[in-house]
Amino acid sequence: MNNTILDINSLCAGYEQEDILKEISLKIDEQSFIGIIGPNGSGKSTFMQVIARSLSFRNGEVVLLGNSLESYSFRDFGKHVGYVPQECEIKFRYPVYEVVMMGRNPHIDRFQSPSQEDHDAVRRALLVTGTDSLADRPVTELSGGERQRVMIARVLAQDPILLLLDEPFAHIDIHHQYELIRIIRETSRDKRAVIGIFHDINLAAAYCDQIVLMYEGRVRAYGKPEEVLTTELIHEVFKIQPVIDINPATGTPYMYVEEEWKKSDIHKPRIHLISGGGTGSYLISLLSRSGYPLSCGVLGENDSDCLMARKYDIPTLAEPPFSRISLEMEEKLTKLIQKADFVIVTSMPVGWGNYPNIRILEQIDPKKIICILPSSGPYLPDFTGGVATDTIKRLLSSGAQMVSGPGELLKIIQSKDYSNDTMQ
Ligand SMILES: Nc1ncnc2c1ncn2[C@@H]1O[C@H](COP(=O)(O)OP(=O)(O)OP(=O)(O)O)[C@@H](O)[C@H]1O
Repeated sequence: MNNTILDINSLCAGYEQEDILKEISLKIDEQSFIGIIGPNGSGKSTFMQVIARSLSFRNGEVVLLGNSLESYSFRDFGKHVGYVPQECEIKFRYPVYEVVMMGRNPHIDRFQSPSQEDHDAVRRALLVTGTDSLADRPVTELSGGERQRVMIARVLAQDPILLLLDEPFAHIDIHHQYELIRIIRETSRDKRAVIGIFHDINLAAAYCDQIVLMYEGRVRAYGKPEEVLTTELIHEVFKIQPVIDINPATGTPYMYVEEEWKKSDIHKPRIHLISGGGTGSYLISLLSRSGYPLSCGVLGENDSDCLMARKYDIPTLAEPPFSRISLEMEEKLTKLIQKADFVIVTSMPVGWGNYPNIRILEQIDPKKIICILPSSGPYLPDFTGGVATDTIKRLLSSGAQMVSGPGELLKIIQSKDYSNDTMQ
C-alpha cells in the first residue's frame, strides 16, 4: 500500500481578513502526480504557497509524512519539499551551475563544500532538463523558458519527497514541455509525489494520475482525469461548453471547446443520419462539431454509432439490440426524415429488422438523400435478399447522390449553408 505524503484537513488560508482557501481537505499518497487546475483566482497558487510554507494558514491542519508542517525546521523542510513558484526572479548574475547547486543547500552542512554527491545531483539535473549547455551562463541573461528549465533543474537537484510546481511550463516550448513532464512524472514514482498547477488541462489529463479541480477557493472535484474532466464540471467551473473526447495517443480525456460558429449567424441545414456498426461515428463527430443540427437512427442501443451520438447529445432513435424496428419507431423516423434537409445513409449491414431505415427513404424527395457507400459491388451487405440494395439503386437512379467520403459530403451540405440575413 502506498504511504500518505500529505494529509490536509479543513485548511483555511488567505492574505488579509478574508479566507481565500475554504475548508480544503486532500490526501496525497506517494507515487502520485497530481495536477491542480482551475480558473484564474480560484486559489491554486495560494494553496501551493501554504504547502510550501510561504504563506501561513489560519485553520485546519497540514500533515507532511506524519508530522505537522510547522514541526519541521526549515532545513529539514527543504530536504522534504521542493517548490518552484510561478515567478522566480534571480537578480544576481549567478552562473546557472551555482543556481542549480542552491537546490542542494538543505543537504550541505553549514561551512562545508558541496560533496561529490551534490555535484553529481546537479549535473544530472542539468542534463535531464537540457540546461547543461547553459551551466556557465549568468542566469540573468537567460530567456524566460531557459530560466524556467533552470528552476526545474534546481528543484530536481534538491531531490525532495514532495515537489511543488506552480505553472512549471508557462514559458517552456512544446518540445521541452513533453521532455520535462515525463521526467517530472518519473520523479513522482519513487516514493515521492509531485503537485503541479496547470492551465493546459489536456497536458494534465495525459500525464497526471489525479486532478484537483479548484473553484472559488474550494476543491470542487478530486479524482482520476476521467472522473474530473466531465462536461458538467468543466462547464460549471470554466463557463465554457467543452467537448470531452479521448486522446488517441494516451487514452486519457481530451478536451476542446465547441467552435464559435455555434454563435454565428450561419444557418445550417438539418441532417438525419442512417448508419450503424461504427460506419457513422466519424460523421457524427464531424457534423456535430461543425454545428449541423443532426439526428440519428434507428440504431441498436449498443451500437457504437448510438454511443457516439449520445456522447454528443444528438437526438437518436434506438431499439434494443437485434430487435426489429417497431411501427412506433418507424413513425418517429418518418417525422425526423421529413424535417431533415439531408438524409445521409452510410454503408451498413441491412437485415429485415432494420430494413424500415431504408424503405422509408422511398417516401421523401430523393434529392435529399446522400449515400456514402462503396463505389463498386453491392451497395450494402444486404440480408434482405437484395431488396435493400434494389431500394438504394432505385433512389440513386432517381436523384439521390452518392459520395465517396466525408469531404465530398461536406461540400454538398455546405452549399446549403446560408446566413440568417438571407432567411429574412
Ligand atoms: N498577495 C496577495 N494579496 C492579496 N490577495 C491576493 C494575493 N495573492 C493572490 N490574492 C488573491 O487571492 C485569490 C486567489 O489567487 P491565486 O493566485 O491563488 O489564484 P490562482 O488560482 O493561482 O490564479 P491564476 O490561475 O491566475 O494563477 C485571488 O482573488 C487573488 O486576487
